[in-house]
Amino acid sequence: MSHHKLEVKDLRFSYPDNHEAVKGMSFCIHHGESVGIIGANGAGKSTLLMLLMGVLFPSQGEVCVGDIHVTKKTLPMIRQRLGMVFQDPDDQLFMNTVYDDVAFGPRNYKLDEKEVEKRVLHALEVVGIPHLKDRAPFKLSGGEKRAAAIASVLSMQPDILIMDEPTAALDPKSRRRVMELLRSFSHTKIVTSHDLDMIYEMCDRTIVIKKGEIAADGVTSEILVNAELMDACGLEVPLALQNCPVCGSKK
Ligand SMILES: Nc1ncnc2c1ncn2[C@@H]1O[C@H](COP(=O)(O)OP(=O)(O)OP(=O)(O)O)[C@@H](O)[C@H]1O
Repeated sequence: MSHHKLEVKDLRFSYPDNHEAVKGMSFCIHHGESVGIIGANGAGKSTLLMLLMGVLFPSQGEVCVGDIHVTKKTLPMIRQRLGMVFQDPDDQLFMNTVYDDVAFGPRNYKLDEKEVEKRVLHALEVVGIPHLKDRAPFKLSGGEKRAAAIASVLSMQPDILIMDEPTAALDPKSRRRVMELLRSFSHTKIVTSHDLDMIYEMCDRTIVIKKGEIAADGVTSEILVNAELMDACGLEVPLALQNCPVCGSKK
């Protein structure tokens, strides 16, 4: 399904103060892949996600979703294919009820109200919060807010789901729930996180970023146990994989 492919070619981006946060990244993500993007603080992960989503535009290079080049003009089309769950659910939820938040995207695309209702109820069911549909989003717990934010993206039925730190600030039970939920999404997933145990469980492929460049791109289980690589990129082999009798990692 080449129209679901996400391709990044020699991507570069500098902030207005001339700080170059992305320095020539290239990769291609195919339909159905689940890809983790990891790196130390300030490595350039959030900047990369904003370039993928067309929140920022590159100084050089390009992002293509299928055959469509991400530009200001193609953004409405791109936003129908790419859904992003922001790090802070409060950036995503702004209506008076959970229902209206989840309905916001489909209504924005002028779908008829019957279709909107169908999508909203389905998305709420998938994330396990149909009982919260009439509640005010700002009164929900952190885990409930995250579920509502994910539902607000799922109701757009994106081909590619992009998530910035989806498990940040969640208690173990909510974290587990969010992970199960994301695992059930069978389309392409791109996740940035410092939660490397989650990356290990959820992502088959991992791209490591170091100071705006790709330091490694490969099979997650091989990348995360590479103590030398992880150390050079300001990261650590996840505890669960240290001294692993199977892979032999010795950190
Ligand atoms: N608005 C901005 N203006 C100038 N520099 C910025 C701006 N936003 C981010 N940067 C810089 O760009 C680099 C990449 O930042 P980015 O937020 O993409 O990193 P990150 O990998 O997401 O970090 P973290 O894990 O801490 O969220 C950093 O050096 C950061 O200081």
